[in-house]
Amino acid sequence: MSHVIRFYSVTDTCGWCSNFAPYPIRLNGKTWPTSEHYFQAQKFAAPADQEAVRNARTPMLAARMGRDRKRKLRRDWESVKVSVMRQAVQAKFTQHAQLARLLLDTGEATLIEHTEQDDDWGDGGDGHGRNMLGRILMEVREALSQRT
Ligand SMILES: Nc1nc(O)c(N)c(N[C@@H]2O[C@H](COP(=O)(O)O)[C@@H](O)[C@H]2O)n1
Repeated sequence: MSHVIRFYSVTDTCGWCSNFAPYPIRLNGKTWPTSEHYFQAQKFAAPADQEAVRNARTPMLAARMGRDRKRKLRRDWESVKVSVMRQAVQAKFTQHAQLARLLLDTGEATLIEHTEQDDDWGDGGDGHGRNMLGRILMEVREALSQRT
């Protein structure tokens, strides 16, 4: 049976799986300090709102800004959010060769974002969550393994 890797904080083992890990990505003609900055900024249609999130000092601040409903959430967010996350995670692992290697080195392990804080991207703490970030990471790993 393959093993399970649980990640959450950037300082944990496999913290590089987190979108908060400090690996800039280039997407839509711009550089985003982390995949979290990119993901959170895409919640907004207004270029000024996107830019404000891109310029956030930390990924946690970017997440707070993305979750703050004082800014207007784009109408189609629920239907596009998984593909936005896929785009961000793909960019992170194709633009950083060392991360691609680390991800491939996880082999067949099941990757799980383990947190009570999130039952959509994470496992909800007790496994009831959808673990969408873990699933996307495994999809990206599979795609990378086909290329090598
Ligand atoms: N560090 C951290 N803190 C939280 O409270 C979280 N929910 C997560 N999970 C990550 O948050 C991003 C999704 O945010 P939204 O809830 O959709 O705004 C995504 O990167 C999850 O992996 N991480």
